[in-house]
Amino acid sequence: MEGQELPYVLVDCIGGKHGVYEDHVEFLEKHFRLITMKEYLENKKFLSEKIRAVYMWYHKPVINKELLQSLPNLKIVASSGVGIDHLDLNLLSSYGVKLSNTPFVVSTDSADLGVALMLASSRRLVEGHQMAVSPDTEYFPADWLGAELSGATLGIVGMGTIGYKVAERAKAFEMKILYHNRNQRNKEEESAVGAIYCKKIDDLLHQSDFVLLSVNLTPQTHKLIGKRELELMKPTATLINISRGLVVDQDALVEALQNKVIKAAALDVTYPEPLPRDHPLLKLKNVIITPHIGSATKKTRRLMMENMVESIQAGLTGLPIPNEVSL
Ligand SMILES: O=C(O)C(=O)CO
Repeated sequence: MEGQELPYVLVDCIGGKHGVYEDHVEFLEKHFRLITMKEYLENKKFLSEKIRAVYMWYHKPVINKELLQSLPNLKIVASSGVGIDHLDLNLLSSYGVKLSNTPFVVSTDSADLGVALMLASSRRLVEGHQMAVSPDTEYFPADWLGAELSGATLGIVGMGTIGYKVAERAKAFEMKILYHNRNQRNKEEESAVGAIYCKKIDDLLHQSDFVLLSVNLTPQTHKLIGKRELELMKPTATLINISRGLVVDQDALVEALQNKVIKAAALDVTYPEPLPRDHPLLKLKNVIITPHIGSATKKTRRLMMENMVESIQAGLTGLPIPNEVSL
């Protein structure tokens, strides 16, 4: 590559709360000439012809018609993570732009987080911590009881790569596992983890002590869990969401939690993110919220970055794109 100009790749920004990690930059700059959004806007005339890829780190920069129109030589958008609900696939396809994501490298960590939320909620870890560090509460009252995972029923809604890894972990916890997929029953995976397929989501909701959501957000899964579905759940059940906030009707969830229609919720995702500080979900004791950290480990974020580099390189040289999303 010596002597050759590196491909120009647009990133939103480097560093800060939402930017490309600073410790990824050295690697990225070996392969690309990174152009931040600020640089692009300051020198649009020259750069718009040059930029051939967008490195979309956690949904930034926003890809809209205006941006696509202004980048005539754009070949590929590499989006971090598995979810692609922040992108308009028809729009990308209408500009002949390819898309990739990083589905496989995020699955282990996301599954770990699902199980962490299930344990934290069932054993009341957050409440327990607050009590243990508080100077003025009575320590370990007699009624401090949680619920055990062993022997409990876990219902996984969406047994894709992440859901399957949750099932593998749940098996080690000696849970009974049910799952529901909208489109596809996978008999091989099902028998590997001893999971029982529920053709109807209602059956799963009805029987589960823990309902874990690991579906993609699509028009079909938008508010998949609403008032009716929450009412089908056991009053002792916990809802765990590691997919997208909008898979759940959040107002219905607040009501269900306030009225003890279900016991608890543990959510890595909400809408919006973060929730406004006065949101009722933040006031409920039977709720645990984490700030969308499914893939947030150092190793996985590094692998995501490396996956994205490979996809951009393939997209720019006409090779098959690893993790290409069909548009
Ligand atoms: O990969 C994704 O889309 C995630 O949201 C991980 O938490």
